[in-house]
Amino acid sequence: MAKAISHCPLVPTPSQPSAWCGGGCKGASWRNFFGVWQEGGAPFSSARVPLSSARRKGPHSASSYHTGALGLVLGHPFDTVKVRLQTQTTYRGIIDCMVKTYRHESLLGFFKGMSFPIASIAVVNSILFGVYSNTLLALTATSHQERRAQPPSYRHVFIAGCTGGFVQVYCLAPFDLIKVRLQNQTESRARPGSPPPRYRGPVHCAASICQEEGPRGLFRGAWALTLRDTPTLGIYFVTYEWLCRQSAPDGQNPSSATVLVAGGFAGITSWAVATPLDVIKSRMQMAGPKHRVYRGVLDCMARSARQEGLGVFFRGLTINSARAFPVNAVTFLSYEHLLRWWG
Ligand SMILES: CN(C)C(=N)NCCC[C@H](N)C(=O)O
Repeated sequence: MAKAISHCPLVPTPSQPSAWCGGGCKGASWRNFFGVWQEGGAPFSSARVPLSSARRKGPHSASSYHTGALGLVLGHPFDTVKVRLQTQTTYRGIIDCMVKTYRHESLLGFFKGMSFPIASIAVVNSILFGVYSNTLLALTATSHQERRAQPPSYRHVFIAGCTGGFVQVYCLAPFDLIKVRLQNQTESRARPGSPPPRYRGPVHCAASICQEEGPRGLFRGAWALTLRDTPTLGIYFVTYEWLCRQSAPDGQNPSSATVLVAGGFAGITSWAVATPLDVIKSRMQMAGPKHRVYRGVLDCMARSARQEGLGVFFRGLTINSARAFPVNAVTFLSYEHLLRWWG
């Protein structure tokens, strides 16, 4: 059941025992990582993510993670085409890339590098949404449950989104790097006699990078990723909040249809702004000791623009927008449902 909330995330008050009390505080109140007060049971039994106010309980939880993962699976072929367009110069456009990938690598080619994003999505999104929610809580002193009745300012939503974006980068960076390296392997596994790919899978990829470049190699491109995600996740949450408030201005919970549309457009808007740095991030991730190396983000930008024109910064924009709508619609719907079930 929802309760009044203290200002400081995860800090106990005299009447509200510590969230860190493990299974020993059965029957007591505690607040989960996302700032929702709970009564009884063991805290932190699993990660839950709130976004907007939630009071109803529902049977949605079982499928929430699966729908998020399903969105990722459906969006992955688009992501592979985007990454290839951004980092390789052999394709004339989306269709050309799709046709060549299909002819050479079959349908499986579109799903390369998918396992680590699937394995990590719950953790990465939990950090993102959890830090967002707790930052908002610290800034506004309004609990998640009260947020529809007393909506936070867009400035606070933006700051909280930027903070979430900044923090999640350090979990996302290695998984994203491995994904990009595997997506760029164009060798066909199905064809006998074709050369073996450099990396045999995600674990081999991680091990090879550590061996060849040291553990820091796993964070190649992390600075570009930070510059990409910090402001754009602020934009992501502001767009979502703004669209929800347009359709439910009187402090009510948004309907599922609203959440889907607002989440989808939040994805498109944030990715449209993120695309230039997404191109630079992907190129820097591909640059290893054996490939051309950039001296930094600015060097990568300057060299890419000089060699390929300013259009390079918008590579993958169309396909990424097509992908962003369903993936983020499902992401927000999953988390709203998860929260309502928990709240
Ligand atoms: C513009 N950016 C970086 C974002 N909006 N990021 C958050 C959404 C991430 C989601 N899993 C996706 O892949 O679209």
